[in-house]
Amino acid sequence: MTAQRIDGNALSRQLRSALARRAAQLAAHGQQPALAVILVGEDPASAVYVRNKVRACQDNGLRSILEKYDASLGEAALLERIAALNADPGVHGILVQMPLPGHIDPHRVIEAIAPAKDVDGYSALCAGALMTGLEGFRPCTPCGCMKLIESTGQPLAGRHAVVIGRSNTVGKPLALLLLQANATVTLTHSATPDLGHHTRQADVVVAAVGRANTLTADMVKPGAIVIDVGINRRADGRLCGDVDFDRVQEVVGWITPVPGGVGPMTITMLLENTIQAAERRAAALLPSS
Ligand SMILES: Nc1nc2c(c(=O)[nH]1)N[C@@H](CN(C=O)c1ccc(C(=O)N[C@@H](CCC(=O)O)C(=O)O)cc1)CN2
Repeated sequence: MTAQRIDGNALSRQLRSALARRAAQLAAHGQQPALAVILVGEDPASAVYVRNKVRACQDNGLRSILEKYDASLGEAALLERIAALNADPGVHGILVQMPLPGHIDPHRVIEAIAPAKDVDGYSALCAGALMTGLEGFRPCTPCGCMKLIESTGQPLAGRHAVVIGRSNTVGKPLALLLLQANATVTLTHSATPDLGHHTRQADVVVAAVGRANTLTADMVKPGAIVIDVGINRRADGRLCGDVDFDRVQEVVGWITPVPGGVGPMTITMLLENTIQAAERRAAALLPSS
């Protein structure tokens, strides 16, 4: 039997209509949520993602401030711009599109963003908050994956989830979110021998390595949930994920496509975090009774 496709565009539409209502409520009280997006350089994929973020803001009642810089922008100049946006009370969220040109240290840039505005949830403070269960912004792609899994209606508690990839932005935080949902989590990576040994036992597999055909049909359990975070370009220019979609869908129960799966959900979670930042600021501005 063919798997059910988990449609990230449809789920995003549904979630974004609720987010648009929250944004409108804030705007009615003079606190329209505002996201500053900084793009350094000319990476074509980054330009597409940034355009999609700006459009998602416009479509859902958020204000976006787009700052584009040449790849030669120095690190000090970028840190100055972040300091100015940190100090601007009209800006609720700040995002620096990754990857940055090689001469800029991404860690220094991420840590320069004020924690209250770090809507990417990339800072060490957010990572620590996630680890301990404290309040803080959760990274957008892992949160999007969790929403996609939730949308299947399958419980996670007691299930075995295997994450492929240990990046700071996806694999590690996602493993923690799955753990918080009471899944038993295996975090695999490039030095894991016999990956299939792990994935064949999994009720949920999330592939986040950035290499096409990392997960093939012989590596999955019938009925499993498969979430594909990868974005790769085939020789013919078409996008594909890390999963051999056509064959894996014949075995598993649920699967996300690429495009149209995790990508749009990443942007939806960014809107959620930005609105949350604006809501927190509005609450802080309320006169205490
Ligand atoms: N500061 C950040 N940088 C990067 C992040 C991030 O969350 N914050 N994640 C990725 C890229 N990314 C978000 O920026 C992202 C990737 C893909 C999509 C998306 O909607 N993809 C579409 C296809 C788009 C296309 O035609 O290429 C889909 O999958 O349907 C959105 C956001 C790295 N950098």
